[in-house]
Amino acid sequence: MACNVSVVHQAMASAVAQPNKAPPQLPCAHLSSSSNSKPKPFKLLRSSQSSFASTFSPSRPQTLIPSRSSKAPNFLVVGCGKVEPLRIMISGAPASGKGTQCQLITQKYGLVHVAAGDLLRAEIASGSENGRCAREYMEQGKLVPDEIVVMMVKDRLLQPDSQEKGWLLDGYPRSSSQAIALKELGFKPDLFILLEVTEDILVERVVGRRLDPITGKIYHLKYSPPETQEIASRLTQRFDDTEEKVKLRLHTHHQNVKAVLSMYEDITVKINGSLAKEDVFAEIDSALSRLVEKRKSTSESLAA
Ligand SMILES: Nc1ncnc2c1ncn2[C@@H]1O[C@H](COP(=O)(O)OP(=O)(O)O)[C@@H](O)[C@H]1O
Repeated sequence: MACNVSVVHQAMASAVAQPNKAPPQLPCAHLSSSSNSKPKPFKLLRSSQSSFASTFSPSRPQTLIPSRSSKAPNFLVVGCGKVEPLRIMISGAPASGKGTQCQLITQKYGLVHVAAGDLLRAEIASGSENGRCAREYMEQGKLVPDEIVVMMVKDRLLQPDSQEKGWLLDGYPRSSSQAIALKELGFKPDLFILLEVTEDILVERVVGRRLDPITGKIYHLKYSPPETQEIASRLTQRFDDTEEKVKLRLHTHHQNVKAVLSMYEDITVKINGSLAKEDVFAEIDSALSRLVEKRKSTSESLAA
């Protein structure tokens, strides 16, 4: 049964729907998966463009101050009395360690973690029509159509906490059309982190990955086993964390990553994600510290 198109945000549906390009085997056939279609420029309704544009002004004089809203040392740039926190993107293949690194980054830098996959899983759990559509694509390791994902991410980035503390965007954009959409919405990242891990390691990590639904902690049956039998008995596995499905997800990732990278070349930092998590974080931390320092010296020279 096909999904009801009326549940998809009207602005998005009219902007990007490409019904003829949808893969015929997918039940949500009126929507197009970005992994299967040529990226198209993303058009927005004028009203959302102008209301959003009014909240962002990238070229103001800026001054660096420590954040007061969090204990974390996420230095913020202030211009004309307006606070501008860090905006970071992190990308990598399935199980490249994004989730673990995101926890460490948010702990230290106080950013809001916005994970496209988590937003989609929450939508599925809510039982909505969009969630049902999304699951069909996720089951096949394909990208969920932009009509669903872009608005979801946009809405989360516009929440007051993301605006105030800054954000760490995880798993988005995964195609050039998603990157273009984000740009047209006025979101401009400061840094694009790419975690690189070899394929054999990725598959092993995915197949052994388990989640504790109570604490949210992620375990690996071999490398990071649960501490007690009680925890072990309640661990769950993501429905797309099987060997068969991870190979499909990896294929999708490889198909799209180059196009996305090409849009962020000037702000990309590539990190070897095969290392121990502490070593991976040390590299990310040093890139973030450099960014903070660079902003600091820019603001000092502006103030001088
Ligand atoms: N930006 C996105 N655009 C489209 N689909 C997405 C996006 N992010 C996540 N998904 C869907 O959700 C699935 C799970 O994503 P995620 O939780 O980030 O795990 P992983 O990176 O390990 O695949 C993806 O395989 C894809 O189907």
